[in-house]
Amino acid sequence: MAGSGFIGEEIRVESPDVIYTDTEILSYYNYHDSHIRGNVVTPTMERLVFKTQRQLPKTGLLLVGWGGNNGTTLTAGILANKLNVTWNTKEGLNHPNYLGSICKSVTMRVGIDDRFMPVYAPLNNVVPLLNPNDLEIWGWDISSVNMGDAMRRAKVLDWDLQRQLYSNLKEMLPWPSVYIPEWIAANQSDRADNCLKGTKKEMLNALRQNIKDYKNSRRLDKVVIVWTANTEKFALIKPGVNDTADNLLRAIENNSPDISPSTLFAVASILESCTYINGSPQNTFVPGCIELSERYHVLIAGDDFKSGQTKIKSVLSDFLINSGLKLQSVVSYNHLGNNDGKNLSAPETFRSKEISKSGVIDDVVRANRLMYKSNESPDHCVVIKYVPYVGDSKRAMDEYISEIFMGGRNTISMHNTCEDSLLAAPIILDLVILAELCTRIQVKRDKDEEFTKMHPVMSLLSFLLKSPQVPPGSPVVHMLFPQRYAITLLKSPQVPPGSPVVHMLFPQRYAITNFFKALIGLPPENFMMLEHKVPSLRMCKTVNA
Ligand SMILES: NC(=O)c1ccc[n+]([C@@H]2O[C@H](COP(=O)([O-])OP(=O)(O)OC[C@H]3O[C@@H](n4cnc5c(N)ncnc54)[C@H](O)[C@@H]3O)[C@@H](O)[C@H]2O)c1
Ligand SMILES: O=P([O-])([O-])O[C@@H]1[C@@H](O)[C@H](O)[C@@H](O)[C@H](O)[C@@H]1O
Repeated sequence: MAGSGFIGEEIRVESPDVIYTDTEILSYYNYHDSHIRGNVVTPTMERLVFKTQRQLPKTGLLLVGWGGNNGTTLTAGILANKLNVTWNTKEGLNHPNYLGSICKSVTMRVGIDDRFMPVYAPLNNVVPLLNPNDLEIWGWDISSVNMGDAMRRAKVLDWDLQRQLYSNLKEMLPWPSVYIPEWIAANQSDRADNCLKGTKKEMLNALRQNIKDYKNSRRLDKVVIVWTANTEKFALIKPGVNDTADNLLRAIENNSPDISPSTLFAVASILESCTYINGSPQNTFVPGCIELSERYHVLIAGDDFKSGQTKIKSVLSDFLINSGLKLQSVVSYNHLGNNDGKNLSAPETFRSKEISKSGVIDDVVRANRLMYKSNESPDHCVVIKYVPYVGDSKRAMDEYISEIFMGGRNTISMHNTCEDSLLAAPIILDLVILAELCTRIQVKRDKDEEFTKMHPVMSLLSFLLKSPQVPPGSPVVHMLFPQRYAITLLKSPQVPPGSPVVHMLFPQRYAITNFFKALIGLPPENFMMLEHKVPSLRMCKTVNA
């Protein structure tokens, strides 16, 4: 509708720099930045070509930890949307939705209309994105409970909704999985009745067979695998064991005790050319695993979904420090009563989460040498307590203290009831949708002959993941980590070698929407709105020839 400020259908860019064919979108994009040497700043421009496949593949989603709170909530939520199941609560009739998903519930500014007013569009009208309703979902769990009873066990969704979905879900039985007790809390053993037997090599082959059979039986073009199983302890990085791809494969052949279940799943995914996303904070992607992903050019993403308390922290710390208020103390406490909280009540698994939740302020502090000396950072404390009574309804309490003008202090305290799985499920969806998009994109410099795929460790996902940036004094296992790969859409962002890890939420979000604009040849969001600041611009504004 003209002048509505919203585009409700697929965007079509008219430009000599954007070519639409039946199968792909070609976009010639001028990538501008500045190069710094000393105090000399030189603007740079690289002409790139993006090629995006338009056809949406038939995609499967395999969840490790399928029977957990996140896995069952995501599966039930997609089914409710697919079947358009409505349900009653004391507030009245509820309809299924995808709130919390940026791919399904967020718009982005595309440009301005004839009145110089902003116009917005849903992300899936900018470039073709998977429809979650079309995902074929299955998975593994060490618990044999069917998805209907697992949904009941999770106690996340309203009863009237559970009641209507139960008959479909109870037919879904998780495949047996890799259970090695020492990698997660001992208190998880009481649910481990669905476990593979044999050596690590035999279990690897079983996982690969599961993937192959599922792909063939559902006639899938692609499969994305997400670890939403319990948080593991950190794996030690051991030269000759998991420091290179060949050593990692050999260690599996030798049934090494140093290879975690999550790394075994990652290796199986990579060898079956399936994107693998680690939704938990442990260092699944040991250097050998990352090298394997590069060798086979399979996308990997990790670590640790960024769902509630940490997401707020990444916004607040950015707001405070980038307002010139010197953040000096951050205390993040939360208690929760779900099985995740039960697993995190063990010191080693908690340590994985503590590091992941602690790293989110590192980059915003490091970026400000005016207020913080090179070795200076705010006090930062993370506390998680297991309180069964609150279930999945995590209670987060945070306090931020900043130094302000002339010796003043500012204290922000907040209470945040995060329904952990209702916040995490749409984030898993976004990770899958964006990761699948990345597999359809190729890029080259205009002057190069050949297109290449995106780097296997994609930092595009930064908005949805926590940051495991290892704070000083963290386990040496991280310190030895030769290259930080932080896909920063999780708490623990992984970026390609030598890339900076961005935790600040808004730069991360605009990394996504500016990337979408680049795929269709549109300039990045610059927020300048000069048409409203430079009157002469309103006279001579012309479409970019
Ligand atoms: N808001 C959130 O819920 C949130 C945010 C960030 C990260 N996470 C992480 O996501 C993961 C899942 O969270 P959840 O609330 O669903 O936990 P959950 O305990 O309810 O589910 C985990 C499931 O994994 C299964 N499992 C454990 N080890 C397994 C293995 N080796 N193979 C297959 N299945 C295995 C368990 O039986 C359980 O069903 C946790 O690691 C959690 O830290 C959750
Ligand atoms: O809300 P958030 O900070 O993104 O992260 C959450 C933690 O607060 C919670 O303690 C933990 O159990 C969840 O797995 C998740 O990691």
